[in-house]
Amino acid sequence: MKTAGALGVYSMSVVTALTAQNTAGVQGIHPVPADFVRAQVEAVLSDIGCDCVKTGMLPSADIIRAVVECLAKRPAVRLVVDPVMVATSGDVLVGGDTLGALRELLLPRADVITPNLPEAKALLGWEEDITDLEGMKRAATALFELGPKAVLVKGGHVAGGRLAVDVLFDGERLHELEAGWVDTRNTHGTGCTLASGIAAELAKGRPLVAAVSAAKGYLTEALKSSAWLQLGQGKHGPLNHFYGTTSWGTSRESPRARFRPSDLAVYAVSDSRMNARWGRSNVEAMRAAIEGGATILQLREKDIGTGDFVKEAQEVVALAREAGVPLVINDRIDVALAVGADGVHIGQSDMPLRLARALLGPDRIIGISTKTPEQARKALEDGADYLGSGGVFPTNTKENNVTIGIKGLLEVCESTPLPVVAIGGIKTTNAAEVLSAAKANTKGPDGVAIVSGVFDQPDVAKATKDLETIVNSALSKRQDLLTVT
Ligand SMILES: Cc1ncc(COP(=O)(O)OP(=O)(O)O)c(N)n1
Ligand SMILES: Cc1ncsc1CCOP(=O)(O)O
Ligand SMILES: [Mg+2]
Repeated sequence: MKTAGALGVYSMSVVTALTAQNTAGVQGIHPVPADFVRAQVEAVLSDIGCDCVKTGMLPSADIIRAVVECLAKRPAVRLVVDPVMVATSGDVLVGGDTLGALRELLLPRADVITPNLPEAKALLGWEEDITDLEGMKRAATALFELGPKAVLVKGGHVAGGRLAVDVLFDGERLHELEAGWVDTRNTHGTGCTLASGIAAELAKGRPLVAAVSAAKGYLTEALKSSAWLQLGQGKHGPLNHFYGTTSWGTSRESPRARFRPSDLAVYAVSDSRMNARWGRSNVEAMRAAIEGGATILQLREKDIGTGDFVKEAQEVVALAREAGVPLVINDRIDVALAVGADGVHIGQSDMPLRLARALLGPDRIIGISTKTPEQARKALEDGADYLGSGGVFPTNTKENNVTIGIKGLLEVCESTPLPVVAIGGIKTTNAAEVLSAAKANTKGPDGVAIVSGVFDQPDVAKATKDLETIVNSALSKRQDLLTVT
């Protein structure tokens, strides 16, 4: 029902069994009497009616017969059968007569069935496991002979590598439906979610192949958005079905929900050595950067004790809150948590993003340094909110930093839907060049992150203001270009 709701479809339920279950497994199943299943089906179909039915666990032959009888009177109602009968452990959950009723009565009525590999094997009565794509194709065509209009064999990791492949046979063609593999422990309910997504899309009138493809796309995004969830003691946690409506499971007023690409326009990254050279504290310098129009701040401290870092960060958080400017902490998740900063910026060799997300939860902003499209792809998969890409030009501020140039920056921008901020050697003299380098109608950086151009200056507020003027002019010109073009 969550899936249908997330896909904009009204749904009703018929309970076929009460289960005691959690992320650790199924502790008990209490089947509902078949006559009561029939009564529930008639209650909803005779009143509101429906465009498509999706069946999940049908624990007895009598219940299967009841469902089939009710649907026999409604030939126009589409039917998706998710033959839930094999536990994650591989144990077949249903007895022989139920399997027989499923095979002989329900499958021939189905528009599409969606077995996973163990379920396909059990329905076919095969001895051998299905372990590869060829096996999946054979199973799909063999299951088609049992009467469904189409068969989707869900392959999971069978293709290995970075792909999750399912095989759909529609009676004429074998379709291989691929999606990027999502590394996550939170896979509880993926089968039911996919089948429900197909039913919702069929109910909306989509043709079968498009419905399956759309449902698969929805499931992949739900898996991605749930990857950081740490819910339950079991091996597999739940999905976040409503990722598209509550900005990835974040609370609406959270820093992450508020975060916009435009926040990256004038990104001031502090440096206490530079500020010390000019006789000012980081706190004073950050206050001046805010006054000069910085749209986001980063407190970047490399040579400081944790206690002093926390104290300084507490003062800067207070300033940033008052000004309504997001503040992220460089590298240190612990400090960000300790002071309630809006998020962190991490590099490729800092705390892995997934762990940072698990520690920070869904409401904080996480930016990550990226030099290549591959790093950008991984960042998206791991739940980053923005990318810091560079060094665009050579810089003395970060030792041994590899310069990627404007070309490298644009390759990263083009490779990702995430907002990108350019960093490295950026000054008032070249900021406009960086922001207007992207060709018309292609994705360029959303802003510039600057250290020495702001903080190794006699007047931080003026330096920031000068930058802000240049950045706003460059970004507005690009906006015009996009609009006109
Ligand atoms: C906005 C932004 N982009 C990149 C960096 C570099 O971060 P990182 O790779 O972690 O290197 P250090 O800053 O830790 O030296 C950044 N800090 N901010
Ligand atoms: C932190 C960081 N990451 C890539 S370059 C850089 C330093 C940028 O400093 P500056 O703006 O002074 O060149
Ligand atoms: Mg770092």
